[in-house]
Amino acid sequence: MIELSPTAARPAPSEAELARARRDFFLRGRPPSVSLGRQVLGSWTRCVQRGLVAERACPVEPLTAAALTEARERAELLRRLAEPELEFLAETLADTASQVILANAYGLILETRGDTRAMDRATRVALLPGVSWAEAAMGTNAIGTALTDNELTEIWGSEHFHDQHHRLCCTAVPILDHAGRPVGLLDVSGDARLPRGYARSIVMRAAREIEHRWLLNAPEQLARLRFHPARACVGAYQEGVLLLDEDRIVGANRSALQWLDTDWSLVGRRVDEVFDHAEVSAERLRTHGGRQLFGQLQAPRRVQIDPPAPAEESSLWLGEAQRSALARLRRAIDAGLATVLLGETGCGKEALARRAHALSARASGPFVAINCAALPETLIEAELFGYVEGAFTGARRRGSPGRIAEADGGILFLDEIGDMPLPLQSRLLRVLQEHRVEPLGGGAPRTVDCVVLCATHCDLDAMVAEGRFRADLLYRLQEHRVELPPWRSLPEAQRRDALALLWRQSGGPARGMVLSAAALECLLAHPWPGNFRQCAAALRALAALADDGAKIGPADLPAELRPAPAPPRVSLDELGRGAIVAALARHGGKVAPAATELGIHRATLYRQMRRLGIAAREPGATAQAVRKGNAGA
Ligand SMILES: Nc1ncnc2c1ncn2[C@@H]1O[C@H](COP(=O)(O)OP(=O)(O)OP(=O)(O)O)[C@@H](O)[C@H]1O
Repeated sequence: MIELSPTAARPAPSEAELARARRDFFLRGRPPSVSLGRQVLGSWTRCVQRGLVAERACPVEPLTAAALTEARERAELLRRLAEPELEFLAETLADTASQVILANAYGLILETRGDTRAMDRATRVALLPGVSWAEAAMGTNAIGTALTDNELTEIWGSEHFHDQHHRLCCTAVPILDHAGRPVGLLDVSGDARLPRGYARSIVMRAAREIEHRWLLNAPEQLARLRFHPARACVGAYQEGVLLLDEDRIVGANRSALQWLDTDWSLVGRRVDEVFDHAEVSAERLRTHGGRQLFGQLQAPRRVQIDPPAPAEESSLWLGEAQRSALARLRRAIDAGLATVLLGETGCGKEALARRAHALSARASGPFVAINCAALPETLIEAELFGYVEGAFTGARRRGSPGRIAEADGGILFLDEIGDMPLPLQSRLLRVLQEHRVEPLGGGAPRTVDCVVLCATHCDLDAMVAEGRFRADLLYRLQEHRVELPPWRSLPEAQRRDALALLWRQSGGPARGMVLSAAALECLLAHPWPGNFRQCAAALRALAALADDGAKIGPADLPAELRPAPAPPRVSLDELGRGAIVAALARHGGKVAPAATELGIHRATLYRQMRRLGIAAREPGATAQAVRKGNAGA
């Protein structure tokens, strides 16, 4: 059963008791002798297990403006539905100098309202939009802990895990969707001297209002059963609401769980498992437990609503080179020019070709991609040119038109064209010249209108010179040529920008993860021979393996991305000794020419030799010095 009404404030431990509890737990490593809230102790334990250290400051690393905009766009519905509550809470709590916060389901602050002038600067900065308060990063705090426990959470003063948050008090309530999953969170944060529980009921009520709107915003194809023990409350925010798909409950709000005395397992059950079926009417309901409720059944609208297109960030990062390649490629497609795309593996040849196709006049036509390296030589011919029934053993009944014919009206993308066997190159050339394909086994030729794009990382000119690629085919395929730069050749600012996009696409930031500056530097320093593909895959793996809200440092990166250990330290004296001894050795122990070579005055060299204990003219001593010098260097 879900607790809706604010629970009575638990007896608050005094500051002295909390200090004792912290000493027990953090210093002595034993359960506190003072009674703490269940959530506080649970969260402290999790934080310690994660390796967080209470006295160590956790740096505040807000998202970049672009990443914050993206996170806000993703939470557009939540922000819209929560707006009135944010304003209401800020106004109601104005006297308490509290900050009202809307966070996403990963603890990332999206919106704030209220006057924070009374707070110290560090706290003000930490409570700004773009900062993640996920428990894994910030330790015990109401936002992160409420999302972990999925319940109302109050964290006061030194109940916070990190010392730096001890001036704060926070009250947070997750905002739940129709199936009980958090879609966001409402929080009120203020000075720890405020009385415990001051914001509890008002925040809880605001969260319920938002959830109520969220539920009523559900697709209109679903029926809504709204009910309450008091007739006057049907339609008000306290009402229970069930979303029904035929006779199945597909959603509920917390009030529904309260009035039906159940939990989220309700979602998925049939209506007659909950109500006496005969009694289900628009007006009156009776639960199997005998509870009488007033109800209102809102029939579904039988209209087909197209789901809104998901707000998807452009998946391609376009630097100057990519942008210009894209523009040229699109024009080439529109002009019907066969184009070769050159570039290392993973630098985006196919991705760019697909984007250019989507922007071209052929966008409504197909984009048929064939990887010439992936097809066995025996199959490539049939795959490309098609075949008639019975053309060869294993041929499909009714034959196949072939991939070239499938590209009619669109684009034929031949990846790894350098791997196309010579005999097939001749056939391909004929198709390109005649715009016709003849299926294997002697079927009727078919006219095909497609633009051919090829991609390769091979040097096709060299292959032609070596006789491995037909020159006439290359001329036909390479009416135009577009080259994409490897990742490592991009200017640092562009690599930084591209990394930021790939990191967002990995899903990490949306789950509240933050890349530390040091980790970012490691990623930037890596040459990524597999280019975008390799970098994107590494970031996806990083995000998949990290906890929500984690702060990712260099130690969390795979070994090959971590900075190499520093070379052993060599003192300046050792370096100097090595250089002097070597110069003396080269000049048979003569100081004057050695000083000239070293670019210092003879007197300076004598002084340094005395200081470093180097003898010059005695041959034995010089040889010894040479050995010593080399060992030192
Ligand atoms: N500019 C880019 N921005 C974001 N992601 C990119 C970019 N370029 C490539 N990628 C991603 O990298 C991966 C590899 O890209 P793509 O297949 O286009 O590379 P390729 O050059 O054709 O590689 P190969 O020669 O190995 O076939 C894809 O997942 C693609 O989405």
